[in-house]
Amino acid sequence: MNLPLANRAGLASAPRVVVKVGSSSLTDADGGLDLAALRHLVQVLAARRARGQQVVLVSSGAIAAAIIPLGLGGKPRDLATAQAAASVGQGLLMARYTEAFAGHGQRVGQVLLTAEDLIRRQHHVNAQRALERLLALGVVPIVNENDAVATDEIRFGDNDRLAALVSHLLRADALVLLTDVDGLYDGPPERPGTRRIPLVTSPEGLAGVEVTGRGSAIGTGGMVTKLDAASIATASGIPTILTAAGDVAAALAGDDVGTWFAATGRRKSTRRLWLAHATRSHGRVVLDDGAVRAVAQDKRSLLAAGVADVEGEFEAGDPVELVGTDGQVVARGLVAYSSAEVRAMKGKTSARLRAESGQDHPRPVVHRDDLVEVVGRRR
Ligand SMILES: Nc1ncnc2c1ncn2[C@@H]1O[C@H](COP(=O)(O)OP(=O)(O)O)[C@@H](O)[C@H]1O
Ligand SMILES: N[C@@H](CCC(=O)OP(=O)(O)O)C(=O)O
Repeated sequence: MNLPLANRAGLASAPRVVVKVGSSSLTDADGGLDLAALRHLVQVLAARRARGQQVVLVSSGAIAAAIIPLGLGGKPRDLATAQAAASVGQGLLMARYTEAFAGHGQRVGQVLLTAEDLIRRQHHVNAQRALERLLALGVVPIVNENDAVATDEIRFGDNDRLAALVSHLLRADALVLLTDVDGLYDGPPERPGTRRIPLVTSPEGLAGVEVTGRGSAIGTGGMVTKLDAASIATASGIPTILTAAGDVAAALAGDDVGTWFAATGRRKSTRRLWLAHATRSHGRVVLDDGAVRAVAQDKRSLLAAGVADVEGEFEAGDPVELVGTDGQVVARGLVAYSSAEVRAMKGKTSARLRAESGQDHPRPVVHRDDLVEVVGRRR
């Protein structure tokens, strides 16, 4: 595998980049689609594509695109209206992209993903295959969350983390996050005296930086989800640049715009990265102190004997949080049993479970291979 790009200069010739554009960069003052902004972005990406470099576009804006056509008067607050708006707006958005890329002789392909598609192994292999084939065919894949079917429990809601996971899935050389501010500032950018941070080389570099989760009127997640995305990507070896959509050409040319987040870690297994970041958990399994040590320090599987309590309802295979009796999250894992089964098993030794179930080797509640430490989550 190629080494991560050492600095921005490498961006100009990077073979594969994932570019994410936020709703705030695609809407005008009236809340409608800003066609000039969309066409400018397409022109820059199409030129890159024409030079033989691969581009995956993760575009928000489906919900925003439907606000005026559906007479909604603003961003919908309830899930059902957001789903309906996304359904209408996604078609409108894709029509604009198809038209704009066609003006440069290029084709696009729509890929709608749910968090579920990225956490289940079979699904993410499918997504990866489809995206790779689109790229091999010279198509520009345009990715969005499948908002029309995503539920509140299992959805990203913002496209920043989705883009980070897609860049990992495709082993991109860089992730480019385009928004309505020209970089990360050391405080809310509207506050006088705050300054752009051009370079972040480690998570410690963010100490003292004040970010809010409040986005623009139309965006979701604000700077918090962008920093989450940068931390997911950089921790798995993918440098990230955060800049204004209007500066996309300069950013892709490697100029000193925006904030460059250097790669900090090495590539992780896709499945474990998904597990740590792809979705919210369906419930919690409370561990006694011995089980916390076994899981966190000794890196062992979680056995029923160490389960003190079960919170929420889940099915076998769902992602759950493993917490200590103090409520601290220890790890996240895919649970092998339903919540009802874990309740029935809790506190029982393996010998007792063997006797009760008649099985020689009852499965652990969460197998070691299905466990990850939770890092970099702010919410
Ligand atoms: N420290 C910070 N540096 C830069 N922007 C910040 C910071 N804290 C909060 N923000 C806000 O984050 C917003 C971008 O988030 P959002 O509206 O969700 O964008 P998008 O639609 O592109 O995803 C900016 O408009 C800015 O006001
Ligand atoms: N998937 C949603 C995007 C949600 C959203 O607003 O994201 P973002 O603007 O990137 O913070 C849409 O297309 O409307």
